[in-house]
Amino acid sequence: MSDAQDLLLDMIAALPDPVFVLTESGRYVALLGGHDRQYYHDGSHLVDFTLNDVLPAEKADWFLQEIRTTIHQNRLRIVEYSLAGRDVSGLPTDTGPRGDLWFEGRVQPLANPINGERAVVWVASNITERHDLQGQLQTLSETDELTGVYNRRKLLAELEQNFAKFQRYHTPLALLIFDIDYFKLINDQHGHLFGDQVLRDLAQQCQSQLREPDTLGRFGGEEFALVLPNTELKQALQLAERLRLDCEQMRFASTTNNAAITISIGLSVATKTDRDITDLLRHTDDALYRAKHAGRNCVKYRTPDTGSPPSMDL
Ligand SMILES: Nc1nc2c(ncn2[C@@H]2O[C@H](COP(=O)(O)OP(=O)(O)OP(=O)(O)O)[C@@H](O)[C@H]2O)c(=O)[nH]1
Repeated sequence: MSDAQDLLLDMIAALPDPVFVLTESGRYVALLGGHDRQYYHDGSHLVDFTLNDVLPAEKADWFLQEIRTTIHQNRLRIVEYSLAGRDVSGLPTDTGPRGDLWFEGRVQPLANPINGERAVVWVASNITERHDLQGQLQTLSETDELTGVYNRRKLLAELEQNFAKFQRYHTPLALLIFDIDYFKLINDQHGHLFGDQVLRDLAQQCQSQLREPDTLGRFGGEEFALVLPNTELKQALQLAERLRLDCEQMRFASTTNNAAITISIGLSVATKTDRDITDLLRHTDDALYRAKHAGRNCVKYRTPDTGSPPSMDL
């Protein structure tokens, strides 16, 4: 064998990531490289099988679609996907990485057909660590460190998204902002650390009461907000009143301290006159301000555009 051929074989054997050659109909034509079993399973048995032979139907369809799109667009495409060893039938179970894995696929059309079929080269890089880290960073960037609920940034993003839906599809949207009454006194009487515990317990208690689409976030200090998609004023008022009563009945205790709190709540549903979330936030803040000035421990809401308050059945 010539030196050039030796070098080529050496290079192929040392390719860090597995390189698949796949035809338009989903047949594995070749598999090169990817021999490090810390990152990749041994997929050498796949050659001559099709995606549909070895993958669940939904995954096989996804890969086929990506292959066809790449061939159709005739350019390099980069895709991200999850695939566990258990998804691929016939993979050895005693070697290779465990659990759910994430891959970046670099998919490039081949210039010439193989056995009359168009084909692609698919380089699969295991990016599980990077993907998990990105997930952790995203969670951190969206979470309020003290209470574990969403932070202001994430809450505003949720509000923005739901407000866009309200504007497009007229799905009702309610916003509720609540603020602990006289919280300064809790800190002054029991200390800042106990105040922190009150904030944490309150947030967790509220979180446990919510429906799946509702979003609770800490707006700042002792102020929280709740985004309630698909919620009319009447339902939002019932929830607000229940929340207010729950807080009134909660007891916050540590080994040395014991306290009760109340909250004031401002509530507003999005209306056609709101140009953006700033308008909705302003109306909700106004309602909270009125609740504070009405003596606290109560719910105030923005009067609907119709002018008539909802019939309440709390
Ligand atoms: N323990 C603790 N206290 C906080 C935190 N953030 C804000 N606070 C306190 O919350 C208190 C808010 O005080 P004020 O704005 O005067 O409001 P308030 O005493 O709750 O009175 P009203 O809202 O008018 O009923 C201040 O004492 C802040 O120091 C926090 O993260 N932890």
